[in-house]
Amino acid sequence: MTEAVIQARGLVRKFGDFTAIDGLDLTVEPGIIYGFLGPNGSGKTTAIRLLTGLLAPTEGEVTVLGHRLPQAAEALKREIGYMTQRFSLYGDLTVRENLKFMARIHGLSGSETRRRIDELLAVYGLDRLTGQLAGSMSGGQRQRLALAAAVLHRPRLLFLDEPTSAVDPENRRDFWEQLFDLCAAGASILVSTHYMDEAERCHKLAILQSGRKRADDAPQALMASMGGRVVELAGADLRQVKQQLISLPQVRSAAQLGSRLRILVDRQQPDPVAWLLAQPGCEGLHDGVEVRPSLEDVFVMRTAGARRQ
Ligand SMILES: Nc1ncnc2c1ncn2[C@@H]1O[C@H](COP(=O)(O)OP(=O)(O)OP(=O)(O)O)[C@@H](O)[C@H]1O
Repeated sequence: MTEAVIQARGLVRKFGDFTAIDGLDLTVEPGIIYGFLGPNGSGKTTAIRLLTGLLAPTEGEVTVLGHRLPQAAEALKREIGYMTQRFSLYGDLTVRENLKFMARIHGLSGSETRRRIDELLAVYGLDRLTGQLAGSMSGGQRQRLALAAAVLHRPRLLFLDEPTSAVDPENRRDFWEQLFDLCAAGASILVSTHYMDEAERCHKLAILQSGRKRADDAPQALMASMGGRVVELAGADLRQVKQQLISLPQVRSAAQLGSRLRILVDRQQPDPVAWLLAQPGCEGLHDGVEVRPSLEDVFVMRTAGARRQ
């Protein structure tokens, strides 16, 4: 088997009495986009900081690109790219100056710097903005500049912490195309997100909640093995019906979508539509169909129904 680019066992990180990462095991194979999917505060940033060697674990073992952390953190830094959650470039430097600065940090020669920067400006659509101050760019432009800076030294492994939180859907789509280009060129990528549609694009992902990994697999496999069934029904008084349904132990969640209710039921129900229609208060429901689970349904199931919306 090809050697994993990230291997973590029993990773724990405490801040005082608070456990931000609680026994994380992780294996990321090379050449894939691996996602961390989790709500605010679930530990995505802390996990990334542990895996980049910026933070030492309280317990556990981590090896990234063959480097044992935290001992070999300095050597690892040269081989990875890291795009932090907040824009971390200089707002009062121009696009080109920011990239030159990064090139100097990575020790590129003068001619290499010029060649690489011109290449990146073209790839990331920044060639008309070279003289613009980074602080005056739009969210999408900043994000492209941050990605260009993160890949300037051609890292084998790229960490991206919620990279698309400040960009519109079109820019997000383009950004993901760029990630797949990087992946096709041989890079491995770990990306954190709280967007379900983004998580679904990953080759593999881990669902994080309260510092714990609740599941990890390919999105399709997670959906196929979800352990629940999803039903949509139409009807009147949906707010009231929903309240009744979520009080049933067999119902994991119910959420309204326009004039329909989407209900997540335990897998044990052989005919979930008939079962739902037989529940008190549900007589007026109609047009019930069982539908394909989404990643959001998987998320609700795996996080122990903690979010009964
Ligand atoms: N330096 C720190 N000191 C104390 N607590 C911290 C520290 N860093 C993180 N935490 C706590 O650890 C938990 C996980 O935070 P983290 O930033 O890793 O979550 P996240 O999933 O990245 O959230 P978000 O999506 O909001 O960025 C939070 O409760 C946070 O308050």
